[in-house]
Amino acid sequence: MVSTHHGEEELAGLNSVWKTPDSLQRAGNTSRSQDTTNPKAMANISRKLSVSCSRCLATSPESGANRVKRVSIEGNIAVGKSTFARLLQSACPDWEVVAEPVSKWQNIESGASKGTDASPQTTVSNLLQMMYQDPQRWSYTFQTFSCMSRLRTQLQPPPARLLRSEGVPVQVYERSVYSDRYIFALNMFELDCINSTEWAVYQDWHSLLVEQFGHQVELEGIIYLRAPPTTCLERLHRRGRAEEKGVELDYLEKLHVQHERWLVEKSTETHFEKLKQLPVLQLDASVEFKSDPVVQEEFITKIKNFFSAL
Ligand SMILES: Nc1ncnc2c1ncn2[C@@H]1O[C@H](COP(=O)(O)OP(=O)(O)OP(=O)(O)O)[C@@H](O)[C@H]1O
Ligand SMILES: Nc1nc(=O)c2ncn([C@H]3C[C@H](O)[C@@H](CO)O3)c2[nH]1
Repeated sequence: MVSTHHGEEELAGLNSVWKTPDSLQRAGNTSRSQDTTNPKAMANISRKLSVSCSRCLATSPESGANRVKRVSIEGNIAVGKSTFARLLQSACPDWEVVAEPVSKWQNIESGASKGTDASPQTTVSNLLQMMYQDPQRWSYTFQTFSCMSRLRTQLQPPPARLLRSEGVPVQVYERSVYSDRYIFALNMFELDCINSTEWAVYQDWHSLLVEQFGHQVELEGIIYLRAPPTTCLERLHRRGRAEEKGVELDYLEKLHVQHERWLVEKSTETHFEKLKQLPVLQLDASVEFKSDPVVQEEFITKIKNFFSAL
């Protein structure tokens, strides 16, 4: 019998929070395309910021992939990370901005035949949907896959154009192997959706992988997009990603607390020396920057100053 640290009432509450009708399964792969940021405003920003972003940074004596500065954008669900990432890519075309691999989680292909002669049929599962529908059953599997896919992304060598750029090459990731553990997996453990054995196993292989790949996944800084959970919920509804239909305020509040503990209060127990020292740039993402070029410019200036100081 697995020991738990929350009552049944809370578990029942969590299940109802995430209850999503079966009919919605696999219907949610188009949400990102709805988020196109105002192209005029983007072009405007790009023009104004005519000095290339990389050139703003002091050149480091190191060469090749080692001199790349890596930063992650962290923040609650639907706070606006992808939107902000697109703004950044548009304003700093010589940086590499790497999106969270959500579509991989929504489309896992598997050969379905088990020990028969029949030719294998490909089945596609939506692990994101499965995790939201039945978090106790699927959270550990989800965290395994999400972390692996993040690691794979972070291990990709930088594109040649980045290494050819004049200044220090910059890679910006949407979330990281660290938020996988210290925000989501930890939260799932605290909600009893990951049991203590699964949590021990997760932490064991997470530490091994991060230690093993060491400097290849190390970040130089974190950009924390911060907004009240109510704002995130409102944006989540506006975006309308089908898998997230059952997400309620309570869940976003819990994730908000995890972000605050990790990135503001620094009270989350982390296990990697360098992570503890990482500079964090907080940006007020409650501002409706999507259609406001002035705010966009302010954000970009803050980011460039932050990078220059890293
Ligand atoms: N600053 C903003 N002001 C107003 N609306 C915004 C802002 N940022 C994002 N949005 C809108 O909020 C919704 C969610 O944004 P987005 O998809 O960028 O969030 P996200 O943080 O990347 O989400 P996820 O956590 O799921 O990866 C989108 O509909 C987007 O257009
Ligand atoms: N459980 C869980 N663990 C993660 O590491 C994780 N990373 C992202 N997400 C959810 C949030 C959005 O719905 C959607 C896109 O960000 O995926 C996660 N959920």
